Amino acid sequence: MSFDLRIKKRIGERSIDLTMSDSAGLVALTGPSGAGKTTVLNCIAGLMVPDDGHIAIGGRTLFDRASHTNLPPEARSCGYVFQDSRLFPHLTVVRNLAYGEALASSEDRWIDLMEVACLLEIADLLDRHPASLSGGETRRVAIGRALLAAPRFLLLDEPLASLDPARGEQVLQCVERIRDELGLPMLYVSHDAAEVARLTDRVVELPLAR
Ligand SMILES: Nc1ncnc2c1ncn2[C@@H]1O[C@H](COP(=O)(O)OP(=O)(O)OP(=O)(O)O)[C@@H](O)[C@H]1O
Repeated sequence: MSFDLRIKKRIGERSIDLTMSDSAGLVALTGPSGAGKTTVLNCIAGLMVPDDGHIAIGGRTLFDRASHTNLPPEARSCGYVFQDSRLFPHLTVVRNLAYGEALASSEDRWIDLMEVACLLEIADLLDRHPASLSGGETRRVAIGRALLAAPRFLLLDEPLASLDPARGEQVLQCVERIRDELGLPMLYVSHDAAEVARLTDRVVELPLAR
């Protein structure tokens, strides 16, 4: 699985210009605040359209300006863990997870709900509502929901942001398990050099450009 990206996007005052080609399982995307990291993830997920460039992952073209290719988000097989998790507050954990699972057709599914619950150590939380979860538990449920939608790759936007070290460690261990046990390709956004160094030696820096 490889990331082959060339994304040009003008947003507000900012010009984003990223070119990367990498076949590593986990690639970190770093850079100063406002450089456009979330915008890059949004373009890959199909939530924003680049002004120019191409996005191919695992040899599958998701966007290509030259050939007018622009797959809709639901056709991209992309798991996206948002910075703010975005769990449904009115649904229990198990129903949040089931929501993700229902997005995948039965033939595309490669992991089931209890496997995800064990992998991410959230089996004890299934009957709880998001409001009662800690920050780290919330992130792990959000990762679980993304995995259950049968993605071919995962986008993680600062999954440790605003977690204390102990909660952050739990989430980090889950990411390592996904990397090592599932082998799912990931693009991992983080500001934290130590966190990135622990996860991967493949680091792409997005500069702050006008
Ligand atoms: N809807 C918008 N309209 C105008 N400017 C925007 C909009 N969304 C984002 N921006 C600007 O685009 C730039 C890139 O934002 P983005 O959130 O992608 O950066 P980031 O690198 O993820 O930042 P952070 O590390 O702080 O999360 C920022 O300067 C931001 O203010």
